[in-house]
Amino acid sequence: MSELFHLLSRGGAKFDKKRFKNEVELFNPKQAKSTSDSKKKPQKSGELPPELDFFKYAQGGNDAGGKKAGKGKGKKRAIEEDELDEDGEEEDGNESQVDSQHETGRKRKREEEDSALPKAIAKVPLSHRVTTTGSNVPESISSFSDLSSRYSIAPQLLRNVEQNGYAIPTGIQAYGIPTLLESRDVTAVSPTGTGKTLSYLLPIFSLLGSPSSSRDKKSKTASSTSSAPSGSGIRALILSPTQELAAQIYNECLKLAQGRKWKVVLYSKATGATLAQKDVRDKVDIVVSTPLRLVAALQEGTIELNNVRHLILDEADRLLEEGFLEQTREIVSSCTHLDVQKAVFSATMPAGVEAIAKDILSDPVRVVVGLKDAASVQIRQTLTYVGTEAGKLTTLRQLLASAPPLPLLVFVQSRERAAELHQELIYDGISVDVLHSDMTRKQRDDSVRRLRAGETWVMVCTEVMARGMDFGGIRGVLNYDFPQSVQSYIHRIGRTGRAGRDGEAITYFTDADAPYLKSIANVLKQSGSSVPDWILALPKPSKMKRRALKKKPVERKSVGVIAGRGIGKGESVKKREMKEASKRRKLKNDVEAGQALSRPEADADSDSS
Ligand SMILES: Nc1ncnc2c1ncn2[C@@H]1O[C@H](COP(=O)(O)OP(=O)(O)OP(=O)(O)O)[C@@H](O)[C@H]1O
Repeated sequence: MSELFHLLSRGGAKFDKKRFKNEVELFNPKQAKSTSDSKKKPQKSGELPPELDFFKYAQGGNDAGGKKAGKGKGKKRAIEEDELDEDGEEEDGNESQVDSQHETGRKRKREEEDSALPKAIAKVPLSHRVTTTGSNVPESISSFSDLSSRYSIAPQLLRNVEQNGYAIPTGIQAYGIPTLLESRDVTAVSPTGTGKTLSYLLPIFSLLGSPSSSRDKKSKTASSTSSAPSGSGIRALILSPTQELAAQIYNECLKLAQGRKWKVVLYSKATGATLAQKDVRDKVDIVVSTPLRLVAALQEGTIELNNVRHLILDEADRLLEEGFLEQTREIVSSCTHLDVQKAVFSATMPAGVEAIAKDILSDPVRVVVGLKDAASVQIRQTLTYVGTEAGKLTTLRQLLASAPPLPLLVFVQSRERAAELHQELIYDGISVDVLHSDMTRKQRDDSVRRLRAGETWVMVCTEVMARGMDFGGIRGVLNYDFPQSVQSYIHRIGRTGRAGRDGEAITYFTDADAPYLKSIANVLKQSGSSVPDWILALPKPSKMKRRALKKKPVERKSVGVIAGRGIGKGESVKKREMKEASKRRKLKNDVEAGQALSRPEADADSDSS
């Protein structure tokens, strides 16, 4: 085992902070730097990393260009809709079509489109372009200070933005902030880690004007002339699919709330009980919540949303998907104020879900950064064939023993598998953490806290961690279990490569995953990562098959052999592992020869772990 493996081991030496200086620095945003940054121009603290500077790219280096891009009123480049179907996939219409032909056609189409664009914009990489659609799209901003001249934004709010180290708005911020400030409904799609949270929080704080607690009774009853709406009760609501993400958004709110007595509440069992008192909830400015708890409170009559003026659905495509849709609808229909502004934000927005969102929104402006449903270009993505279930564990052990991108998030498809893999790695002596929804709230919060503090180097987790979570320092994501949809893949790997930093994403696949491989391979190809030709030549899974996978994931055998091996690694286990390794080598050879994947499910039983 390598030295690094020992460093990862509980019983091993303490972390050599000098040696892992770069990794340690990643947890300190002020000093953070990309791994491949060493040769780049040094970046001033708080400066927008060049990779995030979509706005500058969109301007082609000058304001006029930016305005052209921003003022494309009602203009719509068809590329992203035409190329991606509902599941975020390239739509080729003819499943038997040879992919290279399709690619040539697509390339030609892009070239034609590029030649029709203004010169400055034509140079902008697709991944960095901002496309706006809708009537009277507000002009974009090029700096946060534009906001004070144009929208008389409170100086304290801008100071808070600055103090958070945000110097230049990202693409989604440049277009999203003015649009929301002009009280428009918005559909915003921007890659993972590009600052969508600030895009909606800043306008909310500005439009709310002043905290409820600082307004006297008179102004509550009289019709206010300021931009701050009057009335009593919660004035802004942010919905998120997980408690972890809600807590993170709440913390971002607190950063912007500094210096004033804003009342922001993270809705939970405890705060819900306090808010059951009307005089308390009447003083609340902003609530951040998951849908389930809020719906329960609505049904119990312990909360009302009739004074909500700003409603944000973060990770909107998840909130408008089966499982959440009914609850989200109930919440949306409880926000009965005539002037309620609504906005949906996500890194992915399949067409079907966007249609649902459109029904909720009124005359929305649509802002898309890069290509819709694409992975962040900051992430180096690879696909690794591991043959069988047992092959995954061996490959992971090899990875941990060589040069893993640390800290590493390891995604599995179920709570049981998360617990199993966690145990396997503990058994191996790895210092590893875990997070899944079977854990208590305290256990989950502790896991998140340890990861944020840089105490965790490997974390096994489920989909709970896939969306929105921002841990600045995550260098790698491993899809130990193949994701169930393109959206899941994009969000999972988006936990790395954030705010302009580089990241690495590795995805294991077995024969059982082969039918779905092509969908994910397309995402890799689209964002510039290389994919072996034989994968690109695979047939595309039918829509029916993809939907079935979303509902019911590939069945997998248990993660490891701990249950059968007791404390020590017995001879029988060693023999079995050797047999499995030899089987895997044979399968790998078959795959390379293009054989095994033509009979994808035939070997499902060979997972003998
Ligand atoms: N203007 C800016 N300049 C520099 N960093 C920024 C800026 N805006 C946001 N960030 C940082 O970028 C990181 C990602 O932001 P955020 O979590 O809002 O991304 P996101 O687009 O919502 O991602 P996801 O799709 O995963 O939810 C955060 O650490 C945030 O502090």
